Amino acid sequence: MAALIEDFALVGDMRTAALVSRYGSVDWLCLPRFDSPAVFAGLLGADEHGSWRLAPAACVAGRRPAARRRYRGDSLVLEQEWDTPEGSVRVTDFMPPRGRSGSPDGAPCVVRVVDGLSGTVRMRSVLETRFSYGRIVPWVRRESHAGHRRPDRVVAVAGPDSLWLDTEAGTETYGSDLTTYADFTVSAGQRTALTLTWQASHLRPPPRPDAEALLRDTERFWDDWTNRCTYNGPWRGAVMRSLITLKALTYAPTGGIVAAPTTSLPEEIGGVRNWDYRFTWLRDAAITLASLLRTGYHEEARAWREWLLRAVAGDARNLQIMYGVAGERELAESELPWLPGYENSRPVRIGNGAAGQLQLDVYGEVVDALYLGQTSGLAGDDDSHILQMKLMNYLESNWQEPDEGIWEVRGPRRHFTHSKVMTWVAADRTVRRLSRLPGEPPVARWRALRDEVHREVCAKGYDADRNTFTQSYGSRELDASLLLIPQVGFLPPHDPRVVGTVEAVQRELNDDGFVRRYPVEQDGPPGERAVSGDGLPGGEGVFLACSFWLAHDLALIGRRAEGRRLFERLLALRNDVGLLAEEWDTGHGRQVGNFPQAFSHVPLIDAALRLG
Ligand SMILES: OC[C@H]1O[C@H](O[C@H]2O[C@H](CO)[C@@H](O)[C@H](O)[C@H]2O)[C@H](O)[C@@H](O)[C@@H]1O
Repeated sequence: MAALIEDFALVGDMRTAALVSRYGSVDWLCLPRFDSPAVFAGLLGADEHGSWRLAPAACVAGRRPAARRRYRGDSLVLEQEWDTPEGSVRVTDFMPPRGRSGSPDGAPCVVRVVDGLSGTVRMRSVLETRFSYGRIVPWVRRESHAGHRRPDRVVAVAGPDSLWLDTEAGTETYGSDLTTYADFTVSAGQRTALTLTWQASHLRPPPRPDAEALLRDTERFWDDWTNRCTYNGPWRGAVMRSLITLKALTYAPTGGIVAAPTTSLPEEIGGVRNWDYRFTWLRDAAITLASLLRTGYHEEARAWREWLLRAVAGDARNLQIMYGVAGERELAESELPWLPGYENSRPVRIGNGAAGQLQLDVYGEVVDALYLGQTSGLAGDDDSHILQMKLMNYLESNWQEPDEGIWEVRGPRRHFTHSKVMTWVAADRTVRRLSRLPGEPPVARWRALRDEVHREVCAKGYDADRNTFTQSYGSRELDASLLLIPQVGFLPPHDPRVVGTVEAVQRELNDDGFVRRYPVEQDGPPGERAVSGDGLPGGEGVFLACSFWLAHDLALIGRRAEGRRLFERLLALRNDVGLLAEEWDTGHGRQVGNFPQAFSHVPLIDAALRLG
C-alpha cells in the first residue's frame, strides 16, 4: 500500500521532481520531464509499479519509517534518519539542478548519500524500474569496465529510456525477481552514495555522477536562490518552503510552471476526481507569478511572462487555458487501466480534458499578472502590451458567453459570477495601464466595458435577499471563488455586499472551519452515487486555496485576529516538511489531491503577506 500523501517529501531539479516517502522509497518520478511517463509509479499502485527503496535492511523489510526527516535548511535537499539496534544512519536525497558544474551533462539524476551516524548498519537498496507508468519491465544488464577499480554499473533499458545505477566500492549489486538489489554496510563516520541517472537509450552512457560535488553545488544553488527572498515576516519558514516548492515546480528551460508534479492523487480517497496536474495552467501560473514578484523573484516572473508570450502566440481565439511546460497544446486525456490508483482511486488519468474548456476568468488572471509585471518594472514590456490588447479584443466579444469557470466543471456551461468578475479585472487593469501611457490611448472603450460588466455582475450575480453574491447568475448556490471579489478590487472590502458574501461563504461552505469550493452532493439515489453540480459523482475535501482566501478576506474586512487563527490552523495542515496537497479531508484528517500543489502554496504566501 502506498504511504499517506503527507508521508512524501519533494526533491527536484526544475525539470522534473520525485516524491520520496518517509519509508525511504522514491514512489513517483517522471523522466526526463515533469510530464514524461513515470519510471516509478508505485504511488498509484504498489512497489511493482516502480519504486526505489533505500533504508536499513531491517527497515526496508519491515517498512519502518525514518525516525526524523527535514530539508537541509532552506533547500530541496532532504535528510531522513533511521535508528536501528545496529546503529543510526542518514540518507540525503536530492536531484541536482541540471546542466550545472559536476552534473552529468544535463542528464536527470537522483542522488542518495548515506552517512553512518553511529554503530554499523546493514543497508539495502531495492530498485524496481518500471518504465511507461509502471507497465514496462526493462532489460537490466551489468556494465563492467575492465581495468577500472570502480564497481560495475547497472543499466535498465526499454524503448527510449535507460536508467543507470551507480554505487561505490563496498556495495554489492545483484538482480532477482525483476528487481535490482544493492547491499552494503555503513559505520559511524563513513559515507557512500548511490545515484540513478536517466539517459535517452540511443545515446552513449552518461558519465558517473560525482555525488559529493553535486551535493555541494545543489546546496549552493538553493542558498543563492533563497537569499534573494525579500519576505521577512512572522511566517518566514512557511513562506520560504512554499517559494522553494514553487521554484521546484518551474520547468527551468522555458519558465513554464506545473500545477503539481503528480497525476491522479484523488480528491476523495476511492473516488474518481483524479486529474493530471503536470501542465501549466494560465490561472495557476499567473497567480504564482504574482507571488514571486511580491517576494523578490523577478527573474522567475520574467521567465514565465516570456513563456506565456510564446505559448499564446497566434490568434487569441486559439488561446487554451493550459499548455504543456514548453507550450504544447495537445494534452488529450486518457486512462491507464493497469494502474490500480492511489488507494484504489480509479481511474488514473494522464493528459487533461480541461485543456479544451472555455474559462473566461483566465483572461483576467493573465491581464492582472501582466499588469503587475508592468507596474513592478519588469523589463521588456512591449510584447506583453500587444498580448494584453489581443486578449481584451477577444474578451470584449466573448465575455457574455457561459463558460466552465475557475473550477473547470464538467457539467453544462454557466454564467459564473467569478468569470465575469475576472472580466472586470481584465478591463480595469487595461484602463489603468493605458491611462499611464503617453498620448491618447483608447481608454474610453475599455472603461465602458469595465463599467458595463460591473453593473451586470451587481445586478445578476448578487442575491439581495440573502446579501451575497452567488455562484452563477440567478442561482442560489454559493462559491468560494467569490472570496476573491475584495482581493481583486471589484468592490471595497467594507462594502456590505462583500461582508455579506464572506460571511455567507464562511457559514454555508464551512467544513470544520475550512472552506469547500462549492456545495457537493453527498447522497445519491439508492445504489448510485449522486452527480454533483460540477458534473462528477462523489465528494471531495475542503479546498485549501479557498480556505487561505477566507483567512485573507477576514483580514480585509477587519477581522484580522480571526484570519490569523484560521491561517495558523491551515499552516498546521502542512506535513512535517511544510508541503500541502490541493485539499484536506476533514473526516479522516489527511491531505488529498495532487501534491504538492502550487494553487495551495500561492494563497499561503499571499495570505501571509496580508496577515503579517
Ligand atoms: O474539479 C474538476 C476539475 O479539477 C481539476 O481542476 C482543478 O485544478 C486546476 C489546476 O490546479 C485548477 O486551475 C482548477 O481551478 C481546479 O478546479 C482538473 O484539472 C480538471 O480537469 C477537472 O475538470
